[in-house]
Amino acid sequence: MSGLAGRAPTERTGSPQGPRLAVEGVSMTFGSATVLRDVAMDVRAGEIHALIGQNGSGKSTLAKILTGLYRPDAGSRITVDGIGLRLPVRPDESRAAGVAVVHQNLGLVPDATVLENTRLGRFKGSRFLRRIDWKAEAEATRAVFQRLGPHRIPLDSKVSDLHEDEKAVVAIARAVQDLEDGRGVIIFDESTRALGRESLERFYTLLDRIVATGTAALLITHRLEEVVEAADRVTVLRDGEIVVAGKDVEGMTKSDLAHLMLGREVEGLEHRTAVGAANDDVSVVVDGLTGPTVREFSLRIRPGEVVGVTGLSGAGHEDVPYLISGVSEADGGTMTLPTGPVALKGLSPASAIRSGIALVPEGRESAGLVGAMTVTENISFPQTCTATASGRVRPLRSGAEKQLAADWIERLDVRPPWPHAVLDNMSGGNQQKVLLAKWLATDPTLLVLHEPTQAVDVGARKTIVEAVRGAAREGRAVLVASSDENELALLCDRVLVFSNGAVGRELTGEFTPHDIVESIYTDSSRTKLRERSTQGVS
Ligand SMILES: Nc1ncnc2c1ncn2[C@@H]1O[C@H](COP(=O)(O)OP(=O)(O)OP(=O)(O)O)[C@@H](O)[C@H]1O
Repeated sequence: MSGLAGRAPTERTGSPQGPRLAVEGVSMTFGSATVLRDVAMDVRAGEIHALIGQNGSGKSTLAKILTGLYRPDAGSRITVDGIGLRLPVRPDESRAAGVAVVHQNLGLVPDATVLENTRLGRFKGSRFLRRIDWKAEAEATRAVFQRLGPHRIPLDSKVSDLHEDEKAVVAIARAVQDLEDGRGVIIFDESTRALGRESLERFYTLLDRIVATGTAALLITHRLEEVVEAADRVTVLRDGEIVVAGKDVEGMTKSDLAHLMLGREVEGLEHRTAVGAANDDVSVVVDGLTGPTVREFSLRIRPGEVVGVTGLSGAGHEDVPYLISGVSEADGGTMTLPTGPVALKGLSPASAIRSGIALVPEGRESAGLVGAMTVTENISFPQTCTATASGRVRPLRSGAEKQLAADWIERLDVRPPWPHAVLDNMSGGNQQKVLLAKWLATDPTLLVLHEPTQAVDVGARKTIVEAVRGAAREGRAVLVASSDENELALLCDRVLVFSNGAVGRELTGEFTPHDIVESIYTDSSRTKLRERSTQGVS
């Protein structure tokens, strides 16, 4: 399959009345903290407009105001296709006006089916019996999925059984179904973060199709390469204020964008120094790991070594973290740690933790953290629940808990640095630091991470990469499953590339992100996800 062609020059439907979305004088105050100050921006007909900013700069807050989750301060104004919305935004009114949103955590109901999730809130009763007409609902759902291009997601699958990228497709389908071609704006609040490479290609194709009709897209993202490749204009938020509004992306580089976001140069991360070949110690041995998508996977990790696993989505690498930490059931295989051998079939998460394995999973909102608990409670959670050999629960003393949280807040530069801050009220990047702190604090022998820098800004990414490297320098074995070639190149001493459930290639020594992508695709022509459109915005 060849790479995506650039967006074909399309006739953009002009908007004689002005922008699709205009935001003016929007401010938002929580208690005494003003997190958005006098924000003004516009999104034009037929453009892909990127909104970027550091973690905590206020991007999600703006998205939540646009969908009515938050009430902005008095004086704020929002118009869609020239029509002012009443504030706070009523979700049904904003939907009717043409605002569609795909939220960061996708907002799906895990136990409901794909069809139920897509049609939620839109079910229609049959004319006579007033019962849901499932046949009509299925037809409506199939029609939406067809608009998104070829997908093989069964409508009766439970969402919890889907891969992360399939979940994203369901959330996008749910949002776009009400969008009339050539009207309104679709807002993607970090919704591409869980998409694998092929899904990203489909996503960009879909986006091109949507904006070609004249509908606008607002892409809230941390992926600066996505801005360079996909966006027409960019708006930058810093500490709740707009520092750049609607600048043309043409000719800009990732480092130009990073500079605008942070207001300073980002210090480059130093290159990793591969663990010396003379070091023959082995910390972790995995033998013959087999699971639903993984075949006879064997691996040796030396103390201090960071090994990456990657591949196309569905290749098996993304299941390895869960199979070796007892979260998913393995069909067979053993793992040998300094404490002794562990059978992987039947391994429970609790015994994996006791054996010194810590898993930092993907999807922090649903899998790794408790949003209603504080930073301290989240960090100390695995330790407050430890049981002694005799089965007695040993509570962590409150002084020790406070100290533990204070240490990790400082080490990982968690902002705001408040032990009692509730996780749900923190930005995504800082939640990710808390998730990493929670598992590093267990002092693991083997640290396993899945997409550890997903949806975090360049500054937080640096902190996280340094913390993981620091963990390796302390002698831990580290395994990283990732679809982000930049992250893998920064973190790993070697990278194993999966194909059809087994390792097809191994990269060692010096390698670049380009080498990783090339190995995944074999075909070197597909290294760029999407050529940026050269078409200006009318
Ligand atoms: N309900 C709330 N109560 C108090 N503070 C909040 C609440 N929601 C957000 N904040 C604060 O508002 C600021 C902006 O957060 P927001 O989530 O909008 O940032 P963001 O730019 O989307 O970050 P990220 O990229 O990490 O998701 C943060 O300091 C956050 O702690």
